[in-house]
Amino acid sequence: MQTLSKECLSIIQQRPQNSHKGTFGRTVLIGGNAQFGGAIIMSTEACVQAGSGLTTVITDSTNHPALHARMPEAMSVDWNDRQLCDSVIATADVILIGPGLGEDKKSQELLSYIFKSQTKDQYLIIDGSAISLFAKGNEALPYPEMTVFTPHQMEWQRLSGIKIADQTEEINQAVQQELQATIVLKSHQTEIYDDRNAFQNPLGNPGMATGGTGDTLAGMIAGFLAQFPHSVETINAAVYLHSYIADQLAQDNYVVLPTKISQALPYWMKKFEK
Ligand SMILES: NC(=O)C1=CN([C@@H]2O[C@H](COP(=O)(O)OP(=O)(O)OC[C@H]3O[C@@H](n4cnc5c(N)ncnc54)[C@H](O)[C@@H]3O)[C@@H](O)[C@H]2O)[C@@H](O)CC1
Ligand SMILES: Nc1ncnc2c1ncn2[C@@H]1O[C@H](COP(=O)(O)OP(=O)(O)O)[C@@H](O)[C@H]1O
Ligand SMILES: [Mg+2]
Repeated sequence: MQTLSKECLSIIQQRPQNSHKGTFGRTVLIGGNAQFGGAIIMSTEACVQAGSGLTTVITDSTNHPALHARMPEAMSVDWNDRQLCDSVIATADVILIGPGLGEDKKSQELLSYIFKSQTKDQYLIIDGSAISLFAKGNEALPYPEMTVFTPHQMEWQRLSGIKIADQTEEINQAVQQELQATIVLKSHQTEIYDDRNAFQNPLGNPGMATGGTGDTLAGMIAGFLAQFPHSVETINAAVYLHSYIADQLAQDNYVVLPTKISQALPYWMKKFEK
């Protein structure tokens, strides 16, 4: 297992002068039912602040006013408007599904719809409710090598069948080999598994144990993959920076609000740019 260090942030490059919003990727986020609207709003905030060029959110229409008020940079689509969903998804570079999605019939239909829509060049990040739904169903991933799962230990137990107490590197890696997707296994020391390597994040703190911290990480990973190389190094950088910023905030905050991590992203990305 390799321990991540600050060097992993070297993927954050100075932006070219002749760039425009199209240069930094189109990201589509899907989630947020009537109960969990906050989750997709937090993912959106992270994604936009992480630098995704264009961000569109497919969510329950009850969330639209709050989303617009909080993040006018993001566009929103009613998840019942299939025609508009089709056109938005067709142009996406990165798709994130799951934060606050819920696990009812509608949520399951949306996950199946995304599996049918994904093309070979689109990265798909599967988080939160979408992991639990995938674990319950029997659908195959369309493009495993272009898929990232971001489970916490309980979601990983559901997905892999490995009890939390038995989630060792060797056993986790064996399940990764079966799934073929990249796994971001979140805990107080998050681990990342791809088909060749395992990495451990040494940063993070208990102030992060607040609902929404994982929704924020998922949005950051999406925003990073939208603009930086499609590689595990980009995912590592998002995981490391998320905890790095949280550790900065924890120096004088007992609780680290997820939205504060997002708000600090542009500042720290500027500090670390190469
Ligand atoms: N403001 C919001 O709208 C929020 C919505 N959320 C959404 O709620 C849905 C359900 O997700 P939850 O994760 O709450 O529910 P889950 O039922 O999937 O898992 C939560 C439980 O797992 C257990 N657990 C064991 N190890 C853990 C670990 N390392 N990290 C976290 N939990 C661990 C904990 O006891 C915890 O109560 C997701 O779609 C999620 O995105 C949550 O993110 C909370 C905030
Ligand atoms: N004690 C802790 N130390 C370090 N990181 C933590 C701690 N508790 C939670 N985290 C981090 O917070 C995030 C929680 O993710 P998750 O459980 O999916 O939250 P949510 O779904 O509520 O947004 C993960 O990135 C995890 O690594
Ligand atoms: Mg979560």
